[in-house]
Amino acid sequence: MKKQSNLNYLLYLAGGEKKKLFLAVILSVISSILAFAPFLIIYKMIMILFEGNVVYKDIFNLAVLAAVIIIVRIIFFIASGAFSHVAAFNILYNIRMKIIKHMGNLNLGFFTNKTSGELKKVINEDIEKMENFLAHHIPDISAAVVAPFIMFIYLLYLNYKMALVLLIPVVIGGVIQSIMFKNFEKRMEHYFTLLENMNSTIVQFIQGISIMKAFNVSSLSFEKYRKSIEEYADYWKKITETNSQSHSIFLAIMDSGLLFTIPLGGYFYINGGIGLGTYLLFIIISMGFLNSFKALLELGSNFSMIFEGVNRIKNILDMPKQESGKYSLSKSGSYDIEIKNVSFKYEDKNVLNNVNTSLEKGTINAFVGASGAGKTTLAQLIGRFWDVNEGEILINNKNIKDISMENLMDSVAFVFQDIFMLNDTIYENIRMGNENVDYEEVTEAAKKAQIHDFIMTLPNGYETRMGESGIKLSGGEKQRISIARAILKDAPIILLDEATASLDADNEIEIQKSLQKLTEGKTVIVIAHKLNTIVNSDQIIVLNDGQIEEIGNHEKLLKNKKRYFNMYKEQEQAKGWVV
Ligand SMILES: Nc1ncnc2c1ncn2[C@@H]1O[C@H](COP(=O)(O)OP(=O)(O)OP(=O)(O)O)[C@@H](O)[C@H]1O
Repeated sequence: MKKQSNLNYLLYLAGGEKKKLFLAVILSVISSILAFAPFLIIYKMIMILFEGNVVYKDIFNLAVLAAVIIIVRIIFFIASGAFSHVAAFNILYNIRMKIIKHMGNLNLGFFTNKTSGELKKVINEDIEKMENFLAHHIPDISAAVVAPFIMFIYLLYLNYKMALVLLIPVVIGGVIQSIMFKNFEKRMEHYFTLLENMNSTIVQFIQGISIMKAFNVSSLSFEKYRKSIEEYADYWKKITETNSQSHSIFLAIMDSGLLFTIPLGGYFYINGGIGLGTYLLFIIISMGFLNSFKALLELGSNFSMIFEGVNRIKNILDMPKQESGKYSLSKSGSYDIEIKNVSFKYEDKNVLNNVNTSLEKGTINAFVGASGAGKTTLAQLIGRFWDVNEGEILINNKNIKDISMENLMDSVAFVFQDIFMLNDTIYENIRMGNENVDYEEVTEAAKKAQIHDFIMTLPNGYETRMGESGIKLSGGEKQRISIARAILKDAPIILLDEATASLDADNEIEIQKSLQKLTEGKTVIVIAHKLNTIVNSDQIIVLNDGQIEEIGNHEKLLKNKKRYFNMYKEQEQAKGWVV
């Protein structure tokens, strides 16, 4: 049932390329029907020889006919392969494009959840595996089913008893195959989970290797990496061991056609049930008849792997698109934000419960609270990284779900800690693909972000390349580049994740200055970790366990003598520590 629906889904993904696949199937079926023709011609020759009245021209003509059929069969076979390969190539390309396009419409949060190892596996490996299936298996399977079937009908007509004898290995082989592949899908599911786990552990291991070394925990992480590989290898060994014995038995049985046709055919011949010619024909046929069945049943193991991959592709493509509204906020002015009865959970985990607050236009609002209180989540909901489960978020009285995603993204600038840098020049890294800005505007933004002077000290200035092949920047420098990006974007709402890492005093001052420029006149949300940086905020929202516990400015919250007061006191005390 599942296989069937996955196959249908794959054919649905094939779209217009189905026609080429269909043609490939037809050509392949004809080619494999023609494969039986030489056997029938040999039969005919034997019959002529047995009749005793041999006309050599007839034998010669039959030999020529056999040669022509073999050549035609080869041509059909090649043509089938050509069509199926072209179709497979196009289908793979289309599926990759479809996934990438679909990912562009998913919640931004999807990408914070999915590990890059998992995505890489689907886009590269799962889709690649389909190439073999589409280019080879589909034509092969069709040929393996249709050609023997047609041949079998002819053989039934010739002699139904002997035709049924041919089926004995198929029945035995089929039973063995079904025992062998009992629970196979479940086993493959587990196998793929282990493979995924190994992939993401490898990616994590490589990405985090420097940090792990610095903390001297590389052996610990290596242990995790080793364990995931071992688990994968052990399971694969187990699957192979379980299957290999029954697989060998299966192959031996499928090759044992003669074991049944010779004695049973001999018995029928002696008892006058069949002529010598028919007896010999069935002996010849039984040597090749089951080859295609063998291929068909052997393909069973590949099916599960391929359909498992199709299932994962389906899971991604089935993820609901984030519906974009149509409304556009006006470009000018600052925006009010209202968070109304908002509740949110990640799958089963409740993170925010009935949160209510207003962020007035042009004000600085700090979200504070213990780690895990829900500060980042609440800020991300405003940028529609996720959609609220209950309640609504309004910008200038418009539900953000009604605002077009493009307009919303234009209206919000994010300055997060995890700064993504393009493998490109500093200029392009600040401009971030915005064709409407010129060099002057970029330098202006860099000046406001207090990074211009530094850029000018580089040999190629704004044309200096960044990323893997280029210059490496410090954390503070990267942060100022990302602030320059946000300044250039000039969005009326700024979501700012305050740096948790300690910066040196110079960098800290520079960043504070650049932030002042960035936030002037904007509605700002700061996810705050260091309270001394937000004492001047217009509003401080203290979150605890997904709920708002206190709201007010610094002075008011100190007077409250509750959570904020305690947090502040603790941080002030910590400042006095001498390491
Ligand atoms: N993508 C996610 N999927 C599932 N759970 C998540 C996800 N992101 C965060 N959480 C969980 O939601 C809760 C709130 O996380 P959130 O990052 O919003 O807290 P925070 O107050 O910003 O914490 P911190 O100060 O440590 O960044 C945490 O328990 C966290 O484990």
